[in-house]
Amino acid sequence: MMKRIIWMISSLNRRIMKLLFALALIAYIAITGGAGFVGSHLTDKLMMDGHEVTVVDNFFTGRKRNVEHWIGHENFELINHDVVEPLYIEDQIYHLASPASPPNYMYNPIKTLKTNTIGTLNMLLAKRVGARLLLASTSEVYGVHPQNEDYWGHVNPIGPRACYDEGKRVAETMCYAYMKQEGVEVRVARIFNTFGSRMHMNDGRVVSNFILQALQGEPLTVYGTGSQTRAFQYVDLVNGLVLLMNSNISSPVNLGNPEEHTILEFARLIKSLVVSRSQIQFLPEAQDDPQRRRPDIRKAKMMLGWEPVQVPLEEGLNKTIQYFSRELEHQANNQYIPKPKAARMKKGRPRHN
Ligand SMILES: O=C(O)[C@H]1O[C@H](OP(=O)(O)OP(=O)(O)OC[C@H]2O[C@@H](n3ccc(=O)[nH]c3=O)[C@H](O)[C@@H]2O)[C@H](O)[C@@H](O)[C@@H]1O
Repeated sequence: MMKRIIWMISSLNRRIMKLLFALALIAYIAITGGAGFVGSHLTDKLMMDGHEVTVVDNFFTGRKRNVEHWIGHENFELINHDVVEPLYIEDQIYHLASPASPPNYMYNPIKTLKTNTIGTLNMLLAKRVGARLLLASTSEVYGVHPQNEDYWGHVNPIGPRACYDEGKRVAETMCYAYMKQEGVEVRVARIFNTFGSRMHMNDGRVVSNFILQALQGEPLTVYGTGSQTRAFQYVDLVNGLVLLMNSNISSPVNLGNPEEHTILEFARLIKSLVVSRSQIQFLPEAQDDPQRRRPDIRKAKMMLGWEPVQVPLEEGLNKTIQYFSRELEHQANNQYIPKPKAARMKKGRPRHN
């Protein structure tokens, strides 16, 4: 009997200890842009890890559909808010809000600039609540090859991409100014080309364009000769964001997949995975299109123990192809079949949607 009582007490203790331990690890987290493509995957991860998550989104490129499965969960909150207006929130802020696809960010360059500048300033006011901020920056801050964190970049301040690349550059500057002057804890992730489910049908980036074109039997639109390169990572990138947020590394860290392909190779790969009879169509080169992009991820590997190995390229593409097939079915049932947005731009002319 006595043994049984001791066993019951110690098992109860273990449970209480577990509960207390779990409670101590729970963070109050805000994700700006949390209903977007990357943001919604990050929301899933943090919700699954048991945190309290507030998604902040103005639904310019984000969609409620991406996070609707969490609505009603006691740890989840969804706020329709534009970061250009202040908001005082939470222990940790993942600041992802910004259009990220070239046709989207060029559609309204002033809004892109405001989101990345005023929006970032507003989130840095987090100093008032002592929150730590992780900025989702971009490989576009580099402009040209090579891309290791020490390279300072070479971008065109008055070109069509400037609203995004300069916007992110100044966002990084703001983070470090607030860190030095006000003691705000900052983390900066320089994210390289990312793809996966929940990209918008009209996203306009190369992966969604090629997959939708291949699925619909339409020509795959290669801008320029297709010899420009990119290195694509699946959206399991979000594990890297969480590791970075919880590390003590305040300097910028590249997160990407170093496996580099030409865009033409990539078009052929998608065509073969979809088993599509689409042709490849060459269109004029986009203005200021970076010609080579491949991340140096030694820092992420060494300091975070992160590398994008969980979902290899072809497996990630197959998952994304399945996602877009379902999206096309969904749209067909809604009597509307969208076409990928014409994302190309003639040299010397602004790209509009
Ligand atoms: O992920 C990154 O590192 C950054 O770069 C991307 O910009 P970009 O690489 O130009 O993205 P895409 O629009 O997907 O273009 C990739 C390449 O494919 C080409 N492309 C794009 C679309 C298309 O239909 N055909 C085509 O050949 C583009 O000209 C470009 O050379 C994203 O816009 C940014 O969100 C991100 O910060």
